[in-house]
Amino acid sequence: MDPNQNQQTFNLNSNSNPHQYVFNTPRAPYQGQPESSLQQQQPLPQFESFPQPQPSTQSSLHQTLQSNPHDPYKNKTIHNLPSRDHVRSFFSGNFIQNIKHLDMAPTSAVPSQLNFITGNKNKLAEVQAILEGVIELRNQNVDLVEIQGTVEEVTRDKARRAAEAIQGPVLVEDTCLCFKAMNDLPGPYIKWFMLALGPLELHHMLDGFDDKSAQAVCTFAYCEGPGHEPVLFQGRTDGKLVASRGPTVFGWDSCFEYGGTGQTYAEMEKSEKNKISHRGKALDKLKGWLARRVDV
Ligand SMILES: O=P(O)(O)OP(=O)(O)OP(=O)(O)OC[C@H]1O[C@@H](n2cnc3c(O)ncnc32)[C@H](O)[C@@H]1O
Ligand SMILES: [Mg+2]
Repeated sequence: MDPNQNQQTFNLNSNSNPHQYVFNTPRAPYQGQPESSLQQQQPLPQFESFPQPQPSTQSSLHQTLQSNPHDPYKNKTIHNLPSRDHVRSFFSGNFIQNIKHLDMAPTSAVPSQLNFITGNKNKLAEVQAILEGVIELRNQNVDLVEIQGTVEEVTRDKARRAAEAIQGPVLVEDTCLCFKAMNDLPGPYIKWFMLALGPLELHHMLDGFDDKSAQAVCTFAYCEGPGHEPVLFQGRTDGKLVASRGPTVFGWDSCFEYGGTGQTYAEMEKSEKNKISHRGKALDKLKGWLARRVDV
């Protein structure tokens, strides 16, 4: 057997679950890769925007489905490859019930009307404009708790909470603004700096630094429903933090000077911003993925 692939196949031939499952146990958790331990056979490509897993030198096989100790999903964590007894009990009479306690990769078609969960009207308008003709978006403003962590962790968690809240498929997005001089902070916490400082004062955050370079990062997550593993799509655009120029309608648009044109996002036409923006790039990846999956 391939030393990097630890795989067992199980056939379930009951009427309620006539699928074959592959039990994958990657050698170590890795960022941006599927964390589910159960996938239906012929798994779909899941993390189109992230690198492929690197084989780990770690000898013990383990898999982390969720690592935040304060998270309601913490019980889904498998730290080590289960013992023989553990496996036997897992696949005993409670097998179907046990499956429900693991995050599963998306397996169904994406509905042609998709719930985009956001409370940000400007975000919504951009996403609707970029996805026009690709998929119909419905918006629900659900007040979602946002955890602390990397943007991938924050977005994944947001998607799981949103899917739980509406009990169905969801699209969510989280936006970061990262300052190189601050080792990528404030990142996912930019919202709180925006609320405290506003677009006219934000640039003062880098007053003590020569390096004003910044990166806008947008991460979308699609989650098929409660208990399913979110799929991520990420886009990044380089620029600089500058004193506000242009309309202060949308977040830090007037403080982010796009490297390509020297204009702030706020000085650009919306359609021009969408072509080069962090959000536009992430949605290009999502569009490619949806093209093969939307339920028409
Ligand atoms: O309900 P959600 O989707 O979470 O909406 P939000 O406004 O809370 O958004 P985030 O959590 O992603 O926080 C990102 C912050 O960055 C701002 N922002 C997001 N996208 C932006 C963009 O393209 N240009 C400028 N500011 C943006 C946004 O207004 C927030 O202050
Ligand atoms: Mg938010």
